[in-house]
Amino acid sequence: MDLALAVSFGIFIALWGLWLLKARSNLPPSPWGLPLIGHLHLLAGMPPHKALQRMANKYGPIISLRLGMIPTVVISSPELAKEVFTTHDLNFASRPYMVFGEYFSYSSVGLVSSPHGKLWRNTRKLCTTELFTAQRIDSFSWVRREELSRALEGILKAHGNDKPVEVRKVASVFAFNITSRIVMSKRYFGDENVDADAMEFKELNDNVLELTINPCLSNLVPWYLRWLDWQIPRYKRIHAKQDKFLQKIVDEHKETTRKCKDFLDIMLDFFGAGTQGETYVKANLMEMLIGGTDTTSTASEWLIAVLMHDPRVMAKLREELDRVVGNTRMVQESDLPKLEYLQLVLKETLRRYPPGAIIMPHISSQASNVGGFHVPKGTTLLVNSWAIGMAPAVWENPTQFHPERFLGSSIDVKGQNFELLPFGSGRRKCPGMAMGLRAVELLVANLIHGFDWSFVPGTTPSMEDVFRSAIQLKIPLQAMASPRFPKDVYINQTSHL
Ligand code: HEM
Repeated sequence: MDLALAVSFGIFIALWGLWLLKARSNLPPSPWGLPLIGHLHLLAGMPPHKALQRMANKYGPIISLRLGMIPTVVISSPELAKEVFTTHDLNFASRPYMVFGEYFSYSSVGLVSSPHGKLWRNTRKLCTTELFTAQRIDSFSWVRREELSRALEGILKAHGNDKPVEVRKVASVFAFNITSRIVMSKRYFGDENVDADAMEFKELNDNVLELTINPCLSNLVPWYLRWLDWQIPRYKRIHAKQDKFLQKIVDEHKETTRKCKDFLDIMLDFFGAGTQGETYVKANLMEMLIGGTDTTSTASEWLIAVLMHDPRVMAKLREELDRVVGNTRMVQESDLPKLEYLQLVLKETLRRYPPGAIIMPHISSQASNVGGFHVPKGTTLLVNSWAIGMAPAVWENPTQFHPERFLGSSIDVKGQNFELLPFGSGRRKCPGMAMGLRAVELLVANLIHGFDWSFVPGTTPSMEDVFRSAIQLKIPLQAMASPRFPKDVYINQTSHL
């Protein structure tokens, strides 16, 4: 009897071993890797979204890589993106370890970095019901209007001084101030009035982004080797400064009461004052400021750049603006839904230059079968949304900038059409999409309506991109802007909005 049991057990173990071996051997195709660094060398020398596209062209739309010691799967087709963001969405709803989360987001307790679980669910619910509703977004139109006024003033001033406009800077100040005013009722940047603390905080955030982008050891090794990361003292130094800034904001908030609660008040009520609650609040503040600024300003800069490089599209958009808005006022938020061509140009820009070219990493909580391949538990998932937007199998002449391709098409950017995923899809898709789009559309529509744009004499800036926190123009766009209307049209724009 004992023998029969032992034999059965042996057979069971053997079958299980065979099954495991088969599952393992059914991993997605993979290039040859090297010991320790895995496939990292294949990402050297070109931006990662392009290197991964090249691998996808050779090995297929699902590939298996080892980034350092971290098992990773990369998806580069709409079909497989649909599979991971629908059938397997729950399984991939968590985030892998990221230095960004550990050191700058208070051990990954903010909405962006937190693993899937109760804290993430509660924070996401709080954000979607209290910050990102259509009503809330509309209620802040006066903030966008004021920031737009300031941006226009700055551009007029640059014109008066015969100076070029630094488009990214204009868009970045606009986006940062909008986010900080909406989230915590505080404006930090202006033309003359630059808050020294805020400037330092912005620099710290830039440092954080730089650390996040550059491959750092901690992101590439399992937990037991992270202590080897020689940059840890630097992360800690930057975080200490960042924490001082964020704590000051929280303390100021606790000391003052507002007639109408802002999102920071709402978060303090929800998470509770005290060390733990305030830690959650600071993590979310930091993530909103970083998440809401760079993406929005990058998308705006790309739009202005593509329009300047494409006079046909620029003229068509200008014609629409003149027809819908006229030439006695600036563009109002209520005009935006009527600007159909602007919507096409926006979609085409987000297809061609999605700020989050590779969607923020997800991780599998269980083993699963994706596209017929075995994806083990604990695998990092990267979806190359840039490569999907550039796939000839999906888009006709994908390198061509052609907004009309969206005419009569129902494809939009909301995450249901997997050929166009600038905001991701599924549970972790961007909750700030509507807010970000409103800001981008308002800014770009007004810059194009209000000014004639030309390159700085003697220069034709390239459209080469670089992979930073977002894919950005390698050389920030500087351009000359001349007003199309008399000055009072710009000055009075607030009274029309
Ligand atoms: C054009 C502007 C924007 C673009 C292109 C963009 C893009 C993205 C992308 C690709 C993701 C990752 C989705 C995923 O992991 O599957 C994301 C996540 C996120 N975005 Fe945005 N975003 C923009 C604006 C904003 C704004 C204005 C805010 C807030 C003020 C914001 C807040 C967030 C947050 C909190 C997450 C994390 C959601 C989660 O993990 O549950 N984003 N965004």
